[in-house]
Amino acid sequence: MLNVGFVGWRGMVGSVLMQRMIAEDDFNDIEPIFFTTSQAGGTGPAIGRDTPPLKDARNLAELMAMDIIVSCQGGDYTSDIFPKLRAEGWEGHWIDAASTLRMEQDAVIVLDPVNLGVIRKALSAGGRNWIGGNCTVSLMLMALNGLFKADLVEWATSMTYQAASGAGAQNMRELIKQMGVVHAGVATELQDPASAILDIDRKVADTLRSAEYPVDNFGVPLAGSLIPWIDKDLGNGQSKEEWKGRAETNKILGRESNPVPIDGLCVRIGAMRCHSQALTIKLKKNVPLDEINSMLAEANEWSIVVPNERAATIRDLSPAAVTGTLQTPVGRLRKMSMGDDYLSAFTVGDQLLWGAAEPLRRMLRILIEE
Ligand SMILES: NC(=O)C1=CN([C@@H]2O[C@H](COP(=O)(O)OP(=O)(O)OC[C@H]3O[C@@H](n4cnc5c(N)ncnc54)[C@H](OP(=O)(O)O)[C@@H]3O)[C@@H](O)[C@H]2O)C=CC1
Ligand SMILES: N[C@@H](CC(=O)OP(=O)(O)O)C(=O)O
Repeated sequence: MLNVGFVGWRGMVGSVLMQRMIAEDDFNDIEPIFFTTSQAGGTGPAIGRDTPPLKDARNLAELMAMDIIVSCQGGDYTSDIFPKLRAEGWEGHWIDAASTLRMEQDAVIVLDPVNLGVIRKALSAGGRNWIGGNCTVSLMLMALNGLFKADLVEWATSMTYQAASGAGAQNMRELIKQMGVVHAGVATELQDPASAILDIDRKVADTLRSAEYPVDNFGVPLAGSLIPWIDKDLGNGQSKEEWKGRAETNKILGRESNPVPIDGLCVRIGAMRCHSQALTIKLKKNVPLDEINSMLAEANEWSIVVPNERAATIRDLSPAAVTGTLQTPVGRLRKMSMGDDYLSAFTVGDQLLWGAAEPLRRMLRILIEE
């Protein structure tokens, strides 16, 4: 059995990966070895069998004994350790959640329901670096897989509604704290049905703007507000998250030489772990809506089509409905008033599952089954 080293398994993404691997019995097919940057000698995760004490994730010799390393530890760890391992001659497979290596020539961004062909081609060419994509990009491609498969997308814009989890575990906690502070500030008035809503609103606004509002992680209010900027400022008016839309999509699809233009605005909202996005898609030709619905629904088992009706949409196409599941539903499908080749769509997906852990888990399976 292959020796598989796991780094970053107790973080948020790593924990979701562990949950999925246990659920799919993946540990039965590997020899798992767990590493840590802070607790060497400690105990690994409960995976239903004994595992050796935690190894030091900075010990190159221990890492080099692995056939495969899966890292959910973060970009700093990857930047530090990965080049050293390769420089020492390690030839194992490196599977990583961090963005550090994504755009490297010898790395494949893995999302196998969408780009198994790209993965297989790289494998036969000796590829060894397999990187999970940006969550927003992966979730968009899972949902719109059918349109890309049929090569129907001339260009697309995506307006996102991204969850707190994308910013990290501390940010999720801060979102809930903010909600609590907002509620606490008006709890008495809320209990009185006769209290004036504009008084409540004014108090809430005062709370959001007060120096006591907890913003250590986001820097500004999220609960009761939103943040229309995600990731770094590229200095050209675009955020790095927005830049990834085009760059990563085309790399995943293996069409860097003939890229589909994709751009949009990325916005953080007060959802916990589901990213949503509203898309305007310019089709290459006018395809009837029923055919589009079938293409999307049949593209993969997770891209459920939600009928473009009010009741179904508000019930099934929301973070509350999708969180914790592997579904990437797509709905609000209609031809827009600009013309029959303009399609609107709205999609939701769990950013820790298909947005982070699941593509890595499935890449590991592909390597195990090679
Ligand atoms: N958050 C996200 O939505 C996404 C994240 N990614 C990438 O995945 C990587 C990891 O992200 P994420 O999982 O959010 O990182 P976390 O901060 O949750 O975990 C990273 C590491 O922090 C250490 N750590 C320190 N204190 C704790 C604690 N109290 N609980 C758990 N771990 C702790 C652990 O390392 P140790 O055991 O060695 O101390 C852990 O592996 C990043 O590169 C990120 O870019 C990719 C896609 C989405
Ligand atoms: N930037 C994403 C989360 C993330 O980790 O993205 P990336 O893996 O591309 O750095 C978000 O904030 O929602």
